[in-house]
Amino acid sequence: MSLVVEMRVAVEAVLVASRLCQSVFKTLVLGESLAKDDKSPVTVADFGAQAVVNALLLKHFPDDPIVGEEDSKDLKSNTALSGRVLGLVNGVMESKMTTEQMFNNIDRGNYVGGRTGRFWTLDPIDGTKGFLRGDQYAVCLALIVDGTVELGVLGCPNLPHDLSKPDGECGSILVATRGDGAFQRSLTSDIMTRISTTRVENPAETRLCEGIEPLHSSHATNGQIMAHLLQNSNNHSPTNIRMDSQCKYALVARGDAGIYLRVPVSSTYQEKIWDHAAGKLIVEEAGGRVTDILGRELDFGSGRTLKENEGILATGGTVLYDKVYAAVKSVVKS
Ligand SMILES: Nc1ncnc2c1ncn2[C@@H]1O[C@H](COP(=O)(O)O)[C@@H](OP(=O)(O)O)[C@H]1O
Ligand SMILES: [Mg+2]
Ligand SMILES: [Mg+2]
Ligand SMILES: [Mg+2]
Repeated sequence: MSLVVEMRVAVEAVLVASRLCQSVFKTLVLGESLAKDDKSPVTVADFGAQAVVNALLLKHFPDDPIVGEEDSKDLKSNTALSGRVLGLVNGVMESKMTTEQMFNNIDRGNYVGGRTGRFWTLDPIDGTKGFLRGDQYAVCLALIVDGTVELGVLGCPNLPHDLSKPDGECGSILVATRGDGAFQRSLTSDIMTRISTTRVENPAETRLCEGIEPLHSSHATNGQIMAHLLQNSNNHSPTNIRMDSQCKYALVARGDAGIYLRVPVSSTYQEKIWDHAAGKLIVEEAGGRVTDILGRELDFGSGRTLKENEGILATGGTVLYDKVYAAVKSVVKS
């Protein structure tokens, strides 16, 4: 399946949304974020980024439905905030929209997903908590066809090009289409470079990355899994990288980390498809393997959530995967 046009449009949409997020962060004032029903934060940038990506997808692919994280419900009842979002959106879009069109664009993300047909899934800002802190976040867009992720784009505006130089140049876009490998470019140049996961097979020679939020995944279990993996190793275990958002998948895809573990804390939370679709394809196309912590393939055809799966296990290469999976199995009694 040729997805050349889809890739070009998706990269452009993620770039425009990333620029919007960057401009918001410079000017974000107190009161420009809301708490959603589940108490998680959403900012003017989340709404704005969803409006611009959905508008660009509508323009180029009017028949494609979208599974997006946000909806306009809370924005509609807050005139000051919706005015601010409209200003941001029209600041980056060539064709300007009205408030009503902006609400409609945001709400085009209300598709239910499913096993058949083609649809996009969008997380306008993944890691909103990281975004608010000035840390890592990602604009995440993927195309799913008959339950399979065919195209993934991650915009990581704050991700250092070189992780060992955190104060150096930042901002990467990672892209993959299924079967064609994974690539990255900077936010400012369209030169794409191929990326690949680590070739290291010994867990002691690589690093684990995990989320920052302790309620999203268990740091303690990760500690036990790593201790199990390193029990016969003389090497010092390198420090874990804690980071918000799908930037963790970017780290595995680029070989900065060998392992990403997301062991659930809550037995009722269902992972969302927009939190994993792009990252999973990019890691696999870079040479890695991504499943849930029970070793099952991620099922992107079961609706808006990964309800058939539990947690995430992503590694570079299959030898490393087998070792980490065996450790997970002996530590995690499901
Ligand atoms: N109880 C929970 N368990 C796992 N993930 C959760 C969670 N509550 C929220 N999340 C998801 O965790 C994502 C951030 O991931 P991470 O912790 O790796 O940075 C959030 O994305 P948003 O920031 O887009 O809302 C949200 O969808
Ligand atoms: Mg959110
Ligand atoms: Mg998210
Ligand atoms: Mg989000």
